[in-house]
Amino acid sequence: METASLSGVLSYTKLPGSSLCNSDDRFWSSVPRGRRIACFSRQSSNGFNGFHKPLSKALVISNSCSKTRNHAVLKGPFFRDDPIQKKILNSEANWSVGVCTLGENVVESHHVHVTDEKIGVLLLNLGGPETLQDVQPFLYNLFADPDIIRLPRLFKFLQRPLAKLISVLRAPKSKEGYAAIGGGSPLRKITDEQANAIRMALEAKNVNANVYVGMRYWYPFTEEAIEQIKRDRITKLVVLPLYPQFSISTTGSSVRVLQDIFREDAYLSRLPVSVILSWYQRQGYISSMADLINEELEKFAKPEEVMIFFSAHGVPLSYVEDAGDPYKDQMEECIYLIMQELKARGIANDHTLAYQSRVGPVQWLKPYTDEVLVELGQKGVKSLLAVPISFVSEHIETLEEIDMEYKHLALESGIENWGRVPALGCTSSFITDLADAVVEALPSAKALSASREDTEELEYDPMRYLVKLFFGSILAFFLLLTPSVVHAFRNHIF
Ligand SMILES: C=CC1=C(C)c2cc3[nH]c(cc4nc(cc5[nH]c(cc1n2)c(C)c5CCC(=O)O)C(CCC(=O)O)=C4C)c(C)c3C=C
Ligand SMILES: [Fe+2]
Repeated sequence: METASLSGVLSYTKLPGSSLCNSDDRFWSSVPRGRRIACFSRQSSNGFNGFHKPLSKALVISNSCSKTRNHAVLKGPFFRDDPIQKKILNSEANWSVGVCTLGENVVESHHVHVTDEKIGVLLLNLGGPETLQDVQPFLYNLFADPDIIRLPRLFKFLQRPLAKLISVLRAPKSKEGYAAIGGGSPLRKITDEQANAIRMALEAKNVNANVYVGMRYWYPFTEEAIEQIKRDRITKLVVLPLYPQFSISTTGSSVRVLQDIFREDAYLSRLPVSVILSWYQRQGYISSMADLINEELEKFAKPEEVMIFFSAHGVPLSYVEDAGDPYKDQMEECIYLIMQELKARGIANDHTLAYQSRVGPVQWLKPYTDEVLVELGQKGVKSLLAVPISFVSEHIETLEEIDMEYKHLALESGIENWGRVPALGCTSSFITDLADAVVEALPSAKALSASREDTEELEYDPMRYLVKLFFGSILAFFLLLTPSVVHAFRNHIF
């Protein structure tokens, strides 16, 4: 018979007066971890007490007992084609499962091997609106994120009304951008392709894994991916944010959401997880970037005269200066490493770094991309290769902001030859490197957070919340409708 290495959690409730063999508390507490047992299901029998068709043998990973409910975590092998076993594994219901120890001769079978892992890889990304109708609600989700608009504690209650106002103000400008790139963000499609490519790269390394996509601000939301991970009974998870460099506003925000979800859930809070917080220093990523830059340089008539212009997504200056966001340092180191790699290949072009896509009435990381482009044109730079550096798929800020707005500005400013490095997407050396990163992260997986059961209940007073929301909305309304603030959110540049 074909065998499969599945894992499952079998729960059973002890029925009063049941005569299930060895299914009492004493039995469970005496079963040592690592002991092989045989499982029987009462549901597979014809009569109430007339079990027992053996379903499989399993390894006891852990068990716990209480007066009313016993719980054992058992691991495969299970027979893949057996519908009853599948049902047990997929079922949330309590099954009456009797167990008894059996002699080695019954338990052992040479063609069955035990692997005790079902690996999951969760790719985290930003998400983007798929249609123009999605733009405003997408922006609402983005601005409602306390890691995107960081309000002082006292003003936290303003987060949602502010998000509503800013998203409505910003939507027309954003819609123009998405309309210019075909009516929606390509992020979901590209991230799905990357997920599939990583799954196949892992398979080529003999690692069978399910790869999930969890977006922060649009579908498929991280919460949906986590639900699927639970349904699939994943036993070890690697979390891989698709941002090479760490920022509080990107990886930080996504990981915070994960921690919140995991804390609420008994299964997730115990799931071994490894989170890769940044990976810009990986040689595979650096050399893949260098390959792409090299290829694009070759397209210029005089490659050695081209200015390599790294354009990173900006963050407000306060993130770096007040909140200690390592984003700027990591970005600079990343660019240093790429330039070193190019140098090692005999490419010694001039290069520069600037930050794009600022929004709102605060100072962002400088220098700003638009200002530097104008300066370079004025200084007489004639050939320029733009390199988007903070993201690994094409999106609105590469396809619209760089390819349209910045290209236009550069050509207007005196730059004659313009090129742009494509995002890494599914470049095979890059995907292989991400798969390596996953494999390397597996051994360090450990439980992410304590379960909410173990922590105190948070206080929640709905009346207080509503009062705050009401007065907050009024305050936000007056604050936001000052002309300069409105202008700042409506446009990238103000
Ligand atoms: C590393 C990448 C990114 C950082 C850092 C980042 C910070 C950040 N972004 C905003 C505001 C907006 N971002 C928007 C879109 C957007 N942002 C990133 C990446 C980073 N953001 C991407 C890849 C995208 C595009 C998604 C897509 O649809 O393809 C938008 C919406 C578009 C627009 O209106 O310009 C906003 C708004 C802030 C405020 C911020 C840091 C605090
Ligand atoms: Fe952004």
